[in-house]
Amino acid sequence: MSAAVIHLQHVGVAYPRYTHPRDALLEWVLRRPRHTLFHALRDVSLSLDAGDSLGIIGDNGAGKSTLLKLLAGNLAPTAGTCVVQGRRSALLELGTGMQPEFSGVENARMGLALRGLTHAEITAKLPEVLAFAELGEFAQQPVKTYSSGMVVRLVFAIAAVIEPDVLIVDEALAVGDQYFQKKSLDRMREILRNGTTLVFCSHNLYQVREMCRKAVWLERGTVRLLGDAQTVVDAYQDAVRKRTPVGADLRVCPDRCELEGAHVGAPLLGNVTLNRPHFQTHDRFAVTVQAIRGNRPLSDVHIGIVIRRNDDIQCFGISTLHDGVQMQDHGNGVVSTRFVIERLPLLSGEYCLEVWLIDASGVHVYDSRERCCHFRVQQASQQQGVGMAWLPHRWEVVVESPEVATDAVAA
Ligand SMILES: Nc1ncnc2c1ncn2[C@@H]1O[C@H](COP(=O)(O)OP(=O)(O)OP(=O)(O)O)[C@@H](O)[C@H]1O
Repeated sequence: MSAAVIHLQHVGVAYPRYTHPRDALLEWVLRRPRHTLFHALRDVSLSLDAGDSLGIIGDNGAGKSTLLKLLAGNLAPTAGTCVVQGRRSALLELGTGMQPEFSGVENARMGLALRGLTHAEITAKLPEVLAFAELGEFAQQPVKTYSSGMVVRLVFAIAAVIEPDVLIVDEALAVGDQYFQKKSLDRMREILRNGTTLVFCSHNLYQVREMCRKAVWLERGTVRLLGDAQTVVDAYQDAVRKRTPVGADLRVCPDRCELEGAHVGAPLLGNVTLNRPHFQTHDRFAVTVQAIRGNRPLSDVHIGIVIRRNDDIQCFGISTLHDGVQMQDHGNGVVSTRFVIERLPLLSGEYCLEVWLIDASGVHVYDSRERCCHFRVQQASQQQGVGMAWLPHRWEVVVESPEVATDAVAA
């Protein structure tokens, strides 16, 4: 037997597919096959040790949920072997296994029992589950009255509070609000540190990269790439970008209006252009923004730019107003400005821009363009660190004794 906590060898899962629903019944009555086999997973091999974390990524229909169900023990392989050792706890499709008529407390008891806890363990763990889920008085209400966010709180609390040997988490977390998502991710990190093995599936590639050491990219049921999370996520993003039609490259955001001759009326944004579609960390980054000043004086036309990561995190926002920059008119009512970052500090990821045309008070918005100029940043290597941005830093060798250092901080 392998020492790995999870060990899959040449695993395959094939689902029977019927042309017509009645074929399943006919097959059973006539005892003659009336289905074809659809291979949702083929020849999947991987091993995870205690404390390992694996992200599963891939397109819709790639086989991610099938792999999770297999690991959770909800599905048996039709080929190969799948060994998962220790107590596993899975957070799969939202609300699976919940009894809608039962209260949150009753469902929590049931969920803990189904995960193999004894009566005494359930009694000990129940307050922790309820505290984590933060359902308040709703804990006593039937689950059918819960919002989807409340269901995911309860399901995650049950799955995570018991510190299983293997925790399997599907996309379901995305249903929770930002506060609970952060709390859940923090909890996942905590139990990872305590030696739990995590399998995490998400379309949010940042979460996969942040949470997982390894990742597997599934493509039409087979392993396209298995390796460290950063490499696999980068390769997947590369492939997605390559098959994006050229017309969908939004490096240049098109005009919404004819610039020439548009001298009257409210100011409007024109072209917004990036100097390149892909960047490496520390490349020169430049965005040129055109606008029509319309009937406004130059002093009352300002450009604001926000760089946003594709999980909606705002990385940086600034405006000509903040920086005290005065726009220049080309003489035809068109103004343009270039926003330049000489050494782009962003780390690997997909980003886009928001561009705002604002007045001198910064309150009135003449025009805006959201989610435009999509671009990608790739860092040269993992040595550049993880996260969103490369921050200037240095390491200093500390020669004082710890007491001296503590005193210095206290002082
Ligand atoms: N019970 C089933 N019977 C027949 N085919 C199935 C069954 N369940 C899944 N499939 C098929 O297996 C393939 C893989 O499905 P799966 O749900 O694992 O994909 P996924 O990667 O999780 O997709 P998504 O990102 O859309 O959730 C799909 O083509 C799906 O149609």
